Amino acid sequence: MAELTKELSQVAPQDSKTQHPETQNSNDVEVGTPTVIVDDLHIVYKVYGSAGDAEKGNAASALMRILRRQGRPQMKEVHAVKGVSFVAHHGDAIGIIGRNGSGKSTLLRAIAGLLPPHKGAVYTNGQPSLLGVNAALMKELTGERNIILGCYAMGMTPNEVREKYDEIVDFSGIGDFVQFPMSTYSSGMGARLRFAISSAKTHDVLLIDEALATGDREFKKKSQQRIKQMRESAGTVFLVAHNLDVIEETCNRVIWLHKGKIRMEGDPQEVLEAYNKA
Ligand SMILES: Nc1ncnc2c1ncn2[C@@H]1O[C@H](COP(=O)(O)OP(=O)(O)OP(=O)(O)O)[C@@H](O)[C@H]1O
Repeated sequence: MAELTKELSQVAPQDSKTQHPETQNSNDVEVGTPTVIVDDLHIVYKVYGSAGDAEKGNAASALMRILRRQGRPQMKEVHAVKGVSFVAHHGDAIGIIGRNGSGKSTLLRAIAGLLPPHKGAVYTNGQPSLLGVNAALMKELTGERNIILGCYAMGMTPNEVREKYDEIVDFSGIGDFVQFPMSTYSSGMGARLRFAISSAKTHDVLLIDEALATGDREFKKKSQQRIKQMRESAGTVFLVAHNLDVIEETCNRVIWLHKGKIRMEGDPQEVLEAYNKA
């Protein structure tokens, strides 16, 4: 904890709970500087469900609840992340593994600042960007329009977009489809374009959720190569993937989540070996 407090003072002097300060460009930050500090983080979802088995959601029971002025149906809490703490450094590529429902995506979204902590805090040095397979681009627009939109959304200038445009199209491998609406793309093509757009910028903290799962073998190889480059030139990369080979080849550290808690953390080979035996 003393070590955590010391590192905190280097990252975020503010008191408030979740900090995502606009700080210096990641290129100015030295490798090894703390970029993300997760301190005793708890995330709780509130889920509104039906009041009981006898009142399973149908129109009649909903109407009865309104007539009886029962208001909202019963609320349930899902404690998805339970007291997670770790420090990530500039230059780290951290793989997050765990069974379905262990809290991987929740942790990533909390680091991105999309979920408020129930308890604890996330401190980041730089702007975290979440690259998910469902990242919001507009399906009815062409690939070309989406590239421009996506780049602007990441804060790039018109000049930077012009400079990067051809590279993004080449990297995605979608060819002439760039002129067609994204609704005509296969899921793999869409994922490739999203990855190409998101990785065109140097990110302070890049969060990738299963983004590599949908591409074909050749694209996976290319994207792993690019993550390695981003690790060198950018800040910190977090990668959630069920494909353990991708984690082993890409990451220098692995966090194993189990039922919302860290079960093990450290060298990829050691953690993956223990995970495979469990
Ligand atoms: N929006 C939500 N509302 C309520 N509960 C949620 C929500 N999202 C996730 N959960 C619950 O939180 C827990 C952790 O889910 P999460 O998606 O973070 O796990 P995961 O490890 O990413 O799973 P997977 O490998 O299946 O993607 C699960 O119990 C899940 O049911």
